[in-house]
Amino acid sequence: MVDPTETVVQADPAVIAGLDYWRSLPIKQQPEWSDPEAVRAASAEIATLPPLVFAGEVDILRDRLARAARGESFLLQGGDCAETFAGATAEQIRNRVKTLLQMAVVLTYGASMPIVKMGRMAGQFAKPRSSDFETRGDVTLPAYRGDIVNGYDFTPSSRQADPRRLVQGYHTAASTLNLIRAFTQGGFADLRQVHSWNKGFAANPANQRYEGLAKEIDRAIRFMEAAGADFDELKRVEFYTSHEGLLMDYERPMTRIDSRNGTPVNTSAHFLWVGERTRELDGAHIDYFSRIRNPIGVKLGPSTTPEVMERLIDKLDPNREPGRLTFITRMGAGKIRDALPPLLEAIKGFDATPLWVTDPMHGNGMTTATGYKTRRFDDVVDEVRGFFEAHRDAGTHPGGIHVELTGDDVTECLGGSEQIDEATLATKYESLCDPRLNHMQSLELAFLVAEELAATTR
Ligand SMILES: O=C[C@H](O)[C@H](O)COP(=O)(O)O
Ligand SMILES: C=C(OP(=O)(O)O)C(=O)O
Ligand SMILES: [Mn+2]
Repeated sequence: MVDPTETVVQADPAVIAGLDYWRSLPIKQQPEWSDPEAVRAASAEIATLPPLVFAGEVDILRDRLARAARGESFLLQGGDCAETFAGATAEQIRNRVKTLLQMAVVLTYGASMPIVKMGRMAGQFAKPRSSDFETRGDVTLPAYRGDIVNGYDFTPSSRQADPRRLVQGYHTAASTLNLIRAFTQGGFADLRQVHSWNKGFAANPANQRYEGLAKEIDRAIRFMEAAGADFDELKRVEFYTSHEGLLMDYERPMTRIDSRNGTPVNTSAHFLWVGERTRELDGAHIDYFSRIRNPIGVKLGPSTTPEVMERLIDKLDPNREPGRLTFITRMGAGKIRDALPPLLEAIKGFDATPLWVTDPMHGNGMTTATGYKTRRFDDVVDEVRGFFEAHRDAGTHPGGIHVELTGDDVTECLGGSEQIDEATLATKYESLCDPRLNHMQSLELAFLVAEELAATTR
């Protein structure tokens, strides 16, 4: 029997039909499935499975991001370039959450503002690639497109796109999210504990430069204690999930109608973004993103013109709704000081207030002579500095950072206080796609960004 006290709002049939309009548009970066019937069956199965997030959480996040866009809080978004199914272990999930929580405490202090915590986690399984194929020696096979599509092993059977991975992706996201919720609600996020981990970081002689800030935070926490702050209240944190909304055979069946108001919400994550390679104005992804209610992001590379930016705003945020749209700029350290200012100037005339976030990773890639994809820590820091400078000059808000990181002790990015060099990369290079900051480099970045934030908000 229908509960008469519960209102279930049905979606307008035109809204439902619109959710499939992308199928008639040009689309990029989708796998070549060899068995379309099996793909339809997998998508149909996913459509029957419970949502991973609740639309009400998505609404709260939109409010949180609106505050960040107004300069009243700051977004920290981070995680693997490509999550793997095998990597969805308690230890690796814990290390990533721990790293993000540690970074957030440092940033909270530096900014004197709330930090919105968001993982590139619980669904970051699909990758766009520069090339559809990979060649090793005289063998050419389809490129690895993420665990939700195919396997990384360089064999024909592993590289074949396998629709069963779509369903496995859902279940892996579900168990990852479950553990994230347990950690962030069950006591693991206790402020004093997180701070004690940070003290350990600053006590390392290599990180002496950050000791002063760590001590200041220590004093602030002792002051809170003395003043009677309720630390039990500070054991739980809001933590949101996000991934690139790329693989439409997964994203479409995860799109559900919010029974409270009849609007479509992608329930695979709280926040999704469109990548630099799939954000054509008249393409499938932008059309689909224009129809979901989630707060969404768009990556903007160095060739983005003000005209393209304006058309993206008109399509994705026609009502100029606070918190709806985030621009994640990924310009490159050498380009950000030229490429970002014209966009920040232009935005002033567009009657729009997107949240501006810097991704200092994707414009700074390089490949070593030995074949490792890597990034220099110094370039990452330099792009972040360029981001703050550009916003300071334009009078706009630098609203967040988006980083590829892991909580593990890997050797994928060059530099940092451990001074990882090219020869060291081989010792623990684990990423299946782009190089991530390791635990130490991530904390170091947080301390450096905290200094920038302190200068901005002072
Ligand atoms: O994560 C981003 C992209 O998928 C990645 O940078 C593409 O890498 P590729 O140039 O090795 O395909
Ligand atoms: C693919 C990615 O980035 P971009 O779209 O900016 O290249 C990514 O974030 O992993
Ligand atoms: Mn990446």
